[in-house]
Amino acid sequence: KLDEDYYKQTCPDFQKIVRETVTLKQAAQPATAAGTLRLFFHDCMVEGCDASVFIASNHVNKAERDADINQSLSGDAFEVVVRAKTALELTCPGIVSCADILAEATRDLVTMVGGPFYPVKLGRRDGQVSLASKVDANLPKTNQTMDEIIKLFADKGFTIEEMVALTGGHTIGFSHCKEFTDRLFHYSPTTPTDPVINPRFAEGLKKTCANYTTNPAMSAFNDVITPGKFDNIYYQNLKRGLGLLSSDHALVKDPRTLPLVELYSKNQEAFFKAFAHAMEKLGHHEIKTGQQGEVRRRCDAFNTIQA
Ligand code: HEM
Ligand SMILES: [Ca+2]
Ligand SMILES: [Ca+2]
Repeated sequence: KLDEDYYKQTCPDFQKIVRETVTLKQAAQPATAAGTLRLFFHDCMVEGCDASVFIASNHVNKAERDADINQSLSGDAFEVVVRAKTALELTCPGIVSCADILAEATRDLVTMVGGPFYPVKLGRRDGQVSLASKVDANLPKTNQTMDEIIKLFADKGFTIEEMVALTGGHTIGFSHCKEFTDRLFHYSPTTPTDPVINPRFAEGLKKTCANYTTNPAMSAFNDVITPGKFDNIYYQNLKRGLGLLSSDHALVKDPRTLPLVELYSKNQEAFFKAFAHAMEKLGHHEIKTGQQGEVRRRCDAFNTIQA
């Protein structure tokens, strides 16, 4: 039901306005690309790609944004979408959904930092439900087993191959220390540091995170070698003990995912192809079209106040 030319008549400058907005933002704030990719993932996994993650909480509704796991979503990512929405409301008011803006902006940003281009079809409608209580069960966590992670994705129709390719999103961006300090300081009673972590990498991370309880903003790059570039180095790192999160390293421990890590680490083209395909699929996950949902006037609020 989606169509690349969905706004051709009603908002012909849609693609241009989004591209200009994200180009300016990414130049000023290079963390925007990674933040936006994660924001898109967190939106699509909960109620589908419907901008439910943008809704602000109010006295009657604790919205997705305020779920624990979403506290670390990037302010720059929310901002770039809101900026594009503001520009679009001036040019073609009431036409373009926040869900479409996020999908288009994510693709543009991924491409801008070196990742593959893939078509983004349009016509998503914005959702009318956003509940913090729905978030946790729908997103993977670093301490989950590979069985649990595979099941979470499988329940949404994603194969192991697609899961491994999508997680290649960790080729850019960063994680806060609290997401991986168990591996550094509390691995087991006798062995404080996970022995699979490259020792020099572990030492560096321990220094970075030495004061993480007093300074919770401390963080490390997900891909220590090329943190700002979308490439296949993430998979090469995993094989050398340079995976940051326990869930990253788990991809080389499991016989179901290891062959894919091997493939993507050797063949960037294979990774890009798989990632592009999986991102298109993620972007179509449980979307609302036609008369479903609405086109929000502003991304952080439903058009009518919910009782
Ligand atoms: C396999 C399961 C996954 C787990 C357990 C996981 C977990 C995490 C965690 C804990 C962080 C750090 C958040 C922070 O401290 O600020 C993170 C960051 C990130 N994740 Fe994932 N993630 C997974 C899959 C994905 C997928 C499928 C994508 C995209 C398609 C993705 C994209 C990102 C990006 C881009 C960042 C960096 C965000 C930034 O720099 O602002 N992740 N992830
Ligand atoms: Ca959503
Ligand atoms: Ca990289």
